[in-house]
Amino acid sequence: AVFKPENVEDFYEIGEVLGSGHFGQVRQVRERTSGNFWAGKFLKIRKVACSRLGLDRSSVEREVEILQAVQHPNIVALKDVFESRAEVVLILELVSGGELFDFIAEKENLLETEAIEFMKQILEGLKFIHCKNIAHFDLKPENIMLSDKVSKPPNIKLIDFGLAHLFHPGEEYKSTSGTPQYIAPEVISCQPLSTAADMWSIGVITYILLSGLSPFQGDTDEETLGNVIGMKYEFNEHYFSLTSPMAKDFIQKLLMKNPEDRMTAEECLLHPWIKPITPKQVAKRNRSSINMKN
Ligand SMILES: Cc1ccnnc1
Repeated sequence: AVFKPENVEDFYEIGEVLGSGHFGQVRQVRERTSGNFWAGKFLKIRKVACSRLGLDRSSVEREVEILQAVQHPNIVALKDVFESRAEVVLILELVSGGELFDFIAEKENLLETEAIEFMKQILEGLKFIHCKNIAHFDLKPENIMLSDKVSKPPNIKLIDFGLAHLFHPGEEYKSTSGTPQYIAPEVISCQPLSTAADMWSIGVITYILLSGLSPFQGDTDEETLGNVIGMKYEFNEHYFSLTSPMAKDFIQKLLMKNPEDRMTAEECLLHPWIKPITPKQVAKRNRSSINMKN
Protein backbone atom coordinates (compact mmCIF):
# COMPACT_ATOMS: atom_id res chain seq x y z
CA ALA A 1 0.00 0.00 0.00
CA VAL A 2 1.22 3.48 -0.76
CA PHE A 3 0.22 6.25 1.61
CA LYS A 4 -0.09 9.94 0.68
CA PRO A 5 3.39 11.18 -0.25
CA GLU A 6 2.42 14.80 0.45
CA ASN A 7 3.92 16.52 3.49
CA VAL A 8 1.48 16.14 6.41
CA GLU A 9 2.27 19.73 7.45
CA ASP A 10 0.80 21.06 4.22
CA PHE A 11 -2.58 19.80 5.46
CA TYR A 12 -2.29 19.78 9.27
CA GLU A 13 -0.82 22.12 11.86
CA ILE A 14 1.10 19.94 14.36
CA GLY A 15 0.20 20.56 18.04
CA GLU A 16 0.99 19.25 21.53
CA VAL A 17 2.06 15.69 22.38
CA LEU A 18 -0.92 13.60 23.57
CA GLY A 19 0.87 10.33 24.24
CA SER A 20 3.84 8.21 23.25
CA GLY A 21 4.58 4.49 23.33
CA HIS A 22 6.42 1.64 21.65
CA PHE A 23 5.43 3.08 18.28
CA GLY A 24 6.42 6.76 18.44
CA GLN A 25 4.34 9.80 19.37
CA VAL A 26 0.71 10.89 19.16
CA ARG A 27 0.22 14.65 18.76
CA GLN A 28 -2.89 16.79 18.47
CA VAL A 29 -3.13 18.13 14.91
CA ARG A 30 -5.42 20.73 13.33
CA GLU A 31 -6.76 20.28 9.79
CA ARG A 32 -5.95 23.54 7.93
CA THR A 33 -9.06 23.53 5.68
CA SER A 34 -11.70 22.80 8.33
CA GLY A 35 -9.98 23.86 11.57
CA ASN A 36 -11.03 20.49 13.06
CA PHE A 37 -8.76 18.72 15.54
CA TRP A 38 -7.45 15.18 14.99
CA ALA A 39 -4.72 12.99 16.48
CA GLY A 40 -1.56 12.40 14.43
CA LYS A 41 0.25 9.15 15.26
CA PHE A 42 3.86 9.58 14.06
CA LEU A 43 5.48 6.20 13.38
CA LYS A 44 9.21 5.89 12.69
CA ILE A 45 9.91 3.43 9.87
CA ARG A 46 13.18 1.50 10.03
CA LYS A 47 15.39 2.00 6.97
CA VAL A 48 17.31 -1.30 7.26
CA ALA A 49 15.62 -4.57 8.30
CA CYS A 50 18.13 -5.33 11.07
CA SER A 51 17.73 -1.98 12.80
CA ARG A 52 16.16 -2.16 16.27
CA LEU A 53 14.83 1.39 16.04
CA GLY A 54 11.56 2.18 14.34
CA LEU A 55 8.85 -0.10 13.03
CA ASP A 56 8.84 -2.46 10.10
CA ARG A 57 6.80 -0.89 7.30
CA SER A 58 4.75 -4.08 6.90
CA SER A 59 3.62 -3.88 10.54
CA VAL A 60 2.42 -0.32 9.92
CA GLU A 61 0.56 -1.47 6.80
CA ARG A 62 -1.10 -4.18 8.98
CA GLU A 63 -2.21 -1.61 11.58
CA VAL A 64 -3.68 0.59 8.79
CA GLU A 65 -5.50 -2.37 7.18
CA ILE A 66 -6.97 -3.38 10.54
CA LEU A 67 -8.07 0.17 11.43
CA GLN A 68 -9.73 0.50 8.02
CA ALA A 69 -11.61 -2.77 8.67
CA VAL A 70 -12.95 -1.87 12.15
CA GLN A 71 -15.22 1.17 11.86
CA HIS A 72 -17.31 1.19 15.07
CA PRO A 73 -18.45 3.82 17.64
CA ASN A 74 -16.19 2.24 20.31
CA ILE A 75 -13.08 1.97 18.11
CA VAL A 76 -10.87 4.95 17.27
CA ALA A 77 -11.45 5.94 13.61
CA LEU A 78 -8.67 6.32 11.01
CA LYS A 79 -9.10 9.29 8.65
CA ASP A 80 -5.91 9.49 6.59
CA VAL A 81 -2.34 8.19 6.22
CA PHE A 82 0.74 10.17 5.07
CA GLU A 83 4.28 8.94 4.59
CA SER A 84 7.61 10.68 4.21
CA ARG A 85 11.02 9.03 3.76
CA ALA A 86 11.28 7.59 7.29
CA GLU A 87 7.91 8.28 8.88
CA VAL A 88 4.28 7.24 8.48
CA VAL A 89 1.61 9.49 10.02
CA LEU A 90 -1.83 8.06 10.87
CA ILE A 91 -4.52 10.77 11.13
CA LEU A 92 -6.88 9.39 13.78
CA GLU A 93 -10.08 10.55 15.43
CA LEU A 94 -9.09 12.75 18.39
CA VAL A 95 -9.89 10.98 21.67
CA SER A 96 -9.52 13.69 24.29
CA GLY A 97 -11.36 12.39 27.37
CA GLY A 98 -8.26 10.80 28.88
CA GLU A 99 -7.78 7.20 29.98
CA LEU A 100 -10.65 5.26 31.57
CA PHE A 101 -8.77 4.66 34.80
CA ASP A 102 -7.90 8.32 35.33
CA PHE A 103 -11.63 9.05 34.99
CA ILE A 104 -12.50 6.42 37.61
CA ALA A 105 -9.78 7.64 40.01
CA GLU A 106 -11.09 11.26 39.84
CA LYS A 107 -14.67 10.32 40.66
CA GLU A 108 -15.83 10.05 44.27
CA ASN A 109 -17.91 6.86 44.33
CA LEU A 110 -18.66 4.69 41.32
CA LEU A 111 -21.54 2.20 41.40
CA GLU A 112 -21.12 -1.18 39.75
CA THR A 113 -23.88 -0.04 37.38
CA GLU A 114 -21.57 2.75 36.11
CA ALA A 115 -18.64 0.31 35.77
CA ILE A 116 -20.98 -1.99 33.82
CA GLU A 117 -21.82 0.86 31.42
CA PHE A 118 -18.10 1.15 30.61
CA MET A 119 -17.65 -2.64 30.29
CA LYS A 120 -20.64 -2.85 27.92
CA GLN A 121 -19.02 -0.40 25.49
CA ILE A 122 -15.62 -2.11 25.69
CA LEU A 123 -17.33 -5.47 25.02
CA GLU A 124 -19.37 -4.06 22.09
CA GLY A 125 -16.12 -2.86 20.49
CA LEU A 126 -14.43 -6.23 21.12
CA LYS A 127 -17.45 -8.21 19.86
CA PHE A 128 -17.22 -6.18 16.63
CA ILE A 129 -13.50 -6.73 15.98
CA HIS A 130 -13.61 -10.40 17.10
CA CYS A 131 -16.44 -11.18 14.67
CA LYS A 132 -14.06 -9.93 11.96
CA ASN A 133 -11.37 -12.35 13.25
CA ILE A 134 -9.30 -9.45 14.55
CA ALA A 135 -7.71 -9.52 18.02
CA HIS A 136 -6.37 -6.36 19.71
CA PHE A 137 -3.61 -8.16 21.72
CA ASP A 138 -2.72 -5.09 23.78
CA LEU A 139 -5.83 -4.39 25.86
CA LYS A 140 -4.91 -2.46 29.00
CA PRO A 141 -6.24 0.64 30.84
CA GLU A 142 -4.01 3.01 28.81
CA ASN A 143 -5.66 1.81 25.58
CA ILE A 144 -9.23 2.37 26.83
CA MET A 145 -10.03 6.06 26.48
CA LEU A 146 -13.01 8.41 26.79
CA SER A 147 -13.94 10.33 23.64
CA ASP A 148 -14.45 13.53 25.65
CA LYS A 149 -14.84 14.75 29.23
CA VAL A 150 -18.46 15.87 28.98
CA SER A 151 -20.66 13.11 27.49
CA LYS A 152 -22.91 11.29 29.97
CA PRO A 153 -22.42 8.36 30.05
CA PRO A 154 -18.87 8.78 28.71
CA ASN A 155 -18.21 7.28 25.29
CA ILE A 156 -15.46 4.63 25.30
CA LYS A 157 -12.90 4.30 22.49
CA LEU A 158 -10.40 1.44 22.12
CA ILE A 159 -7.09 2.77 20.74
CA ASP A 160 -3.65 1.50 19.63
CA PHE A 161 -4.04 -1.42 17.23
CA GLY A 162 -0.27 -1.62 16.79
CA LEU A 163 -0.16 -5.22 18.08
CA ALA A 164 -3.54 -6.23 16.60
CA HIS A 165 -3.76 -9.24 14.28
CA LEU A 166 -6.19 -10.37 11.55
CA PHE A 167 -6.51 -14.18 11.73
CA HIS A 168 -6.69 -16.04 8.41
CA PRO A 169 -8.61 -19.36 8.46
CA GLY A 170 -6.50 -22.23 9.82
CA GLU A 171 -3.54 -19.96 10.52
CA GLU A 172 -1.50 -20.32 13.73
CA TYR A 173 -0.32 -17.05 15.27
CA LYS A 174 2.13 -16.64 18.14
CA SER A 175 3.48 -13.46 19.69
CA THR A 176 5.18 -12.62 22.94
CA SER A 177 4.43 -8.89 22.95
CA GLY A 178 1.95 -7.28 25.35
CA THR A 179 2.09 -6.00 28.91
CA PRO A 180 2.84 -8.61 31.63
CA GLN A 181 -0.03 -7.62 33.97
CA TYR A 182 -2.64 -8.10 31.23
CA ILE A 183 -1.36 -10.91 28.98
CA ALA A 184 -2.97 -14.34 28.91
CA PRO A 185 -1.11 -17.53 29.99
CA GLU A 186 -0.98 -18.84 26.38
CA VAL A 187 0.97 -15.72 25.34
CA ILE A 188 3.63 -16.42 27.97
CA SER A 189 3.87 -20.14 27.09
CA CYS A 190 4.14 -19.37 23.35
CA GLN A 191 1.01 -21.33 22.38
CA PRO A 192 -1.13 -20.43 19.34
CA LEU A 193 -3.17 -17.30 20.10
CA SER A 194 -6.78 -16.38 19.42
CA THR A 195 -9.26 -13.62 20.22
CA ALA A 196 -9.70 -15.39 23.61
CA ALA A 197 -6.43 -13.75 24.71
CA ASP A 198 -8.29 -10.40 24.64
CA MET A 199 -10.98 -11.84 26.92
CA TRP A 200 -8.37 -12.74 29.55
CA SER A 201 -7.22 -9.09 29.48
CA ILE A 202 -10.86 -8.00 29.97
CA GLY A 203 -10.98 -10.22 33.08
CA VAL A 204 -7.87 -8.49 34.47
CA ILE A 205 -9.21 -5.01 33.60
CA THR A 206 -12.58 -5.75 35.26
CA TYR A 207 -10.84 -7.03 38.41
CA ILE A 208 -8.83 -3.78 38.63
CA LEU A 209 -11.89 -1.59 37.81
CA LEU A 210 -13.83 -3.10 40.72
CA SER A 211 -11.07 -3.30 43.34
CA GLY A 212 -8.18 -1.02 42.37
CA LEU A 213 -5.88 -4.08 42.67
CA SER A 214 -4.03 -5.79 39.82
CA PRO A 215 -4.66 -9.56 40.21
CA PHE A 216 -1.29 -10.91 39.07
CA GLN A 217 1.11 -7.98 39.53
CA GLY A 218 4.38 -8.88 41.29
CA ASP A 219 7.44 -6.77 42.16
CA THR A 220 9.09 -7.65 38.84
CA ASP A 221 7.82 -8.66 35.37
CA GLU A 222 9.18 -12.17 35.98
CA GLU A 223 7.15 -12.47 39.19
CA THR A 224 4.04 -11.15 37.41
CA LEU A 225 4.44 -13.64 34.55
CA GLY A 226 4.90 -16.42 37.12
CA ASN A 227 1.65 -15.41 38.83
CA VAL A 228 -0.22 -15.43 35.50
CA ILE A 229 1.08 -18.87 34.52
CA GLY A 230 0.34 -20.18 38.03
CA MET A 231 -3.18 -18.71 37.90
CA LYS A 232 -2.38 -17.25 41.34
CA TYR A 233 -5.12 -14.74 42.08
CA GLU A 234 -7.87 -14.34 44.69
CA PHE A 235 -10.70 -12.01 45.65
CA ASN A 236 -9.22 -10.52 48.83
CA GLU A 237 -12.23 -9.89 51.11
CA HIS A 238 -10.63 -6.61 52.25
CA TYR A 239 -11.00 -5.20 48.69
CA PHE A 240 -13.94 -7.25 47.35
CA SER A 241 -16.36 -7.06 50.28
CA LEU A 242 -18.53 -4.56 48.33
CA THR A 243 -18.36 -6.47 45.03
CA SER A 244 -21.46 -8.39 43.90
CA PRO A 245 -21.21 -12.20 43.46
CA MET A 246 -22.21 -11.76 39.80
CA ALA A 247 -19.23 -9.48 39.20
CA LYS A 248 -16.86 -12.08 40.71
CA ASP A 249 -18.52 -14.80 38.60
CA PHE A 250 -18.00 -12.63 35.49
CA ILE A 251 -14.28 -12.25 36.24
CA GLN A 252 -13.85 -15.97 37.06
CA LYS A 253 -15.36 -16.94 33.71
CA LEU A 254 -12.70 -14.86 31.93
CA LEU A 255 -9.60 -15.73 34.01
CA MET A 256 -9.69 -19.36 32.84
CA LYS A 257 -6.35 -20.99 31.86
CA ASN A 258 -7.82 -22.79 28.84
CA PRO A 259 -8.69 -20.13 26.21
CA GLU A 260 -11.64 -22.25 25.00
CA ASP A 261 -13.23 -22.16 28.46
CA ARG A 262 -13.34 -18.34 28.56
CA MET A 263 -16.49 -16.39 27.73
CA THR A 264 -16.44 -14.64 24.35
CA ALA A 265 -17.28 -10.91 24.14
CA GLU A 266 -20.75 -11.91 22.91
CA GLU A 267 -21.27 -14.26 25.90
CA CYS A 268 -20.03 -11.54 28.27
CA LEU A 269 -22.76 -9.19 27.02
CA LEU A 270 -25.33 -11.86 27.99
CA HIS A 271 -23.81 -12.58 31.44
CA PRO A 272 -26.22 -11.64 34.28
CA TRP A 273 -23.71 -9.09 35.66
CA ILE A 274 -23.88 -7.17 32.40
CA LYS A 275 -27.41 -8.06 31.27
CA PRO A 276 -29.53 -8.71 34.37
CA ILE A 277 -32.52 -10.94 33.74
CA THR A 278 -34.80 -10.38 36.76
CA PRO A 279 -35.61 -7.11 38.60
CA LYS A 280 -34.29 -8.90 41.73
CA GLN A 281 -30.88 -9.26 40.11
CA VAL A 282 -30.93 -5.55 39.20
CA ALA A 283 -31.72 -4.59 42.81
CA LYS A 284 -28.96 -6.89 44.14
CA ARG A 285 -26.46 -5.28 41.76
CA ASN A 286 -27.42 -1.72 42.66
CA ARG A 287 -26.74 -2.43 46.34
CA SER A 288 -23.06 -3.01 45.55
CA SER A 289 -20.49 -0.34 44.79
CA ILE A 290 -16.86 -0.07 43.77
CA ASN A 291 -14.21 -0.16 46.49
CA MET A 292 -12.72 3.33 46.17
CA LYS A 293 -10.84 3.11 49.46
CA ASN A 294 -7.46 2.34 47.96
C1 LIG B 1 -3.75 9.00 22.29
C2 LIG B 1 -4.76 9.15 21.20
C3 LIG B 1 -4.87 8.19 20.19
C4 LIG B 1 -5.81 8.36 19.21
N1 LIG B 1 -6.61 9.44 19.22
N2 LIG B 1 -6.51 10.35 20.20
C5 LIG B 1 -5.62 10.22 21.18
